[in-house]
This record gives sequence, structure tokens and C-alpha cells, in this order.
Amino acid sequence: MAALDRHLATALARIDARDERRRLVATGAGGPARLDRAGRTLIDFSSNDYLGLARHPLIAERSAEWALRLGGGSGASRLVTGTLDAHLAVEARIAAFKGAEAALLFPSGWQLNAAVLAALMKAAPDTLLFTDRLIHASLHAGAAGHRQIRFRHNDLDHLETLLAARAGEAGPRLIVTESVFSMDGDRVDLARLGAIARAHDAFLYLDEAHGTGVLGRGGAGLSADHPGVADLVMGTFSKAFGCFGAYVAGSRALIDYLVNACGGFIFSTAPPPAMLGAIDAALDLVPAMDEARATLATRGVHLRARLAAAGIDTGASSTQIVPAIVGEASDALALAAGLAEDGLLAAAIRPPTVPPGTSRLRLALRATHTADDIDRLADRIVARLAR
Ligand SMILES: Cc1ncc(COP(=O)(O)O)c(C=O)c1O
Repeated sequence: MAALDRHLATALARIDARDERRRLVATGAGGPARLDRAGRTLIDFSSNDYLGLARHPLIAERSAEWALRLGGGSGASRLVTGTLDAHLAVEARIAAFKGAEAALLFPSGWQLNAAVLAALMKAAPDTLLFTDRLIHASLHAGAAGHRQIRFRHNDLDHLETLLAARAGEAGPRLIVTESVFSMDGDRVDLARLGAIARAHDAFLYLDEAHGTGVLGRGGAGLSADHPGVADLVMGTFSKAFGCFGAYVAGSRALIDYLVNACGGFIFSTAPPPAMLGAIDAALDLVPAMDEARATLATRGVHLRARLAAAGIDTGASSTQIVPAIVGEASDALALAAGLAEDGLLAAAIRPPTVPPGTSRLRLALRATHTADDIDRLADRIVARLAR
């Protein structure tokens, strides 16, 4: 056993002692908004497949068709021989979908944020980096090595105060936030944020991982309803799009810079044809899914009303992500375990993912949940918390 192995074992033992050991559990498909686990079918309130597209036949078929026609792998990075006509065609479709000059594909949203934010900071290391307190872990990875000036979550007054306090300092300004926050389901006030960014000559980086496909004109995200406000918009195809991969959209100059300076793009093999085919099919489907988006919004309104009527805090949620905030980590874990007995899968989210005292169930709704599914969930949460 190498010395490092002993450190790994010690670290794992510490995780065990804190009761925080996580394990991978195999999960199978179990029908619309259902999944199979350990021989049982559960109603799934944990996945991010908001439009129910992950098992859509058109996505699976086109993915298979492009793999059969173009191959299983791309063979090299995009700048060497990895760029196919299909990459350029899909990127042109994404740019049109987002109303942007240009777009670039990445293998995942995590990799994109980690690589793209780092590349922006590299262009001007004296950049003042303003970040919402609740930005995703991948954005922290991108900001590594740089001081973040963090504003209270979605508190734009606080952001303005911080920007004003540094008005005399040198260096460009960069604001990083999300359109829909993954643990709270609340959204940013993009019109006001845009005005603040303009007033302070700040570049606005917007993560639309949870907004893409769900919000905005044709599901193009919140930014689609506020053209020109964000300088850079990223999103992922792994959630509402039901497939995999991620995009960054913005000006031609921004995308050209990333092609030339973003290490996570340059030194990574080009996304494979199967991924491109799946995204291409989802781009055919998503803009036409206004009815599914309306159903999803209605389900959220109904669930929040049911939980509020029972005195359960759902925070500032206004989207398909509804937290049921219960307080202590042990309470959230007990509630999730109880719901699993009832046939309902809902993830318990605890510190450090959320602040202490705000442990919760993160309820992720889908257009394919029925009204009865939502009522059953609300009934069981209310009954279990009343015990
Ligand atoms: C806000 C946010 N950004 C980025 C990501 C990463 O996206 P992906 O799952 O495609 O890696 C996630 C995924 O959980 C997310 O919630």
C-alpha cells in the first residue's frame, strides 16, 4: 500500500464517522417520471429531466444514427482533426436558439464552467470577480486561485454596494451568477442585473443550467427574454434537454477567444457524434414544447401552494425546483427515507451543499409528473412532518 493510499483510507474513515459516506446506487428507467431501484418502482422527484426527454425515442434514434454514420469517437481535439461538419452545424443551431452570434460545445456543464471561467480570468488576471454566494461548484473550480467578491444570494443591492465600493480600483469587472438556482429554484432579476452590469461596465456571465429548455421564449432560457443583457450564457444539455453536453453562447469574439485560449476546450477530445445527434434532436423538440413548460410551471405553483398551506417553507422558489426546507440534516434525511418507503424519491440536501439549518428536500418536478403525483408527494410530506 502506497503512503497516499493510507491517507485515502483515513479520509474515507472520517467521512464514515461523520455519517456522510455516499454510494452509487444503480437505477433503471421505470416509465414516465418513474424509476426502478432495488426491485421497486418509485416516482422520481430527484432527476433534472424536467421535460421528460431523456427517454424520448427521437433523441435516442438520432444519437444512434449519427454514431453509426459518423463513428463512435471524434479521434482528436477540435483544433486538430476532431471538428466535424456536425459540430459546426449543431453549434450554429445552438447560437440561433440562444439568439447569440456564436456558440461552442463542451463535454459537460461542469467542465465548461471550470474551463471557461478560468480562461476569462487568464485574459486579465486583475479582473474583479463578483459572484453570487450560491454559485455552482463548477464555477468555484473555474475561479480557483482568484479572489471572489461574493454577494449575498440574489441580493442585487448588495452586489451594487460591492461594485460601488471598488469603483476606484483598476481592472475589468466580471459578475457571475445563475438564472435559476439549483438548490432553491429561485431566479435572478435579469433586467435589473443587466442594468447594474452596464452601469459598472461589468461583463455578465450567466449559468442557465436549470433555465435552458424550461424558461424563456421557446425554452431558450431566461436570457432569451432579455437579449443582449448577458455577455456570456452557458447551459447544459444534461437536464431539460434530456441528453448530455453543454454550450457557451456569446459574441463571435468571445467564442474565438475560447477556441484559442480555453485549455479545457483545446486539450480535450471533441464531443462524439452520438452526443451531437442527441442534441440536434432535442433542438428539434424543445422549442415546440410550450405546453409541457406550462404544465411544469403549473405543477410547481400547485406543489408550493400545498406545502405553504401546511406551513412548510419553500423559500423563494418560482420554478420547477421546489425546496421543502425542514432545518436539520437528520430531519431531511429521515423525511427522504420515509418518502422512499412511500414510493417517492426525493433527495435530501444537507450542509455543506446548503447553509446549516436549511437542510431540505430538493423536489425537482417534471412535465411528465401527473397532478396526482404532485398531490401524493404533498400528502406524504405533510403527513410525515406532522408525526
Ligand atoms: C448551476 C449548474 N451549473 C453547471 C452544472 C453542471 O452541468 P453538467 O451536469 O452538464 O456537468 C450544474 C449541474 O448540476 C448546475 O446545477
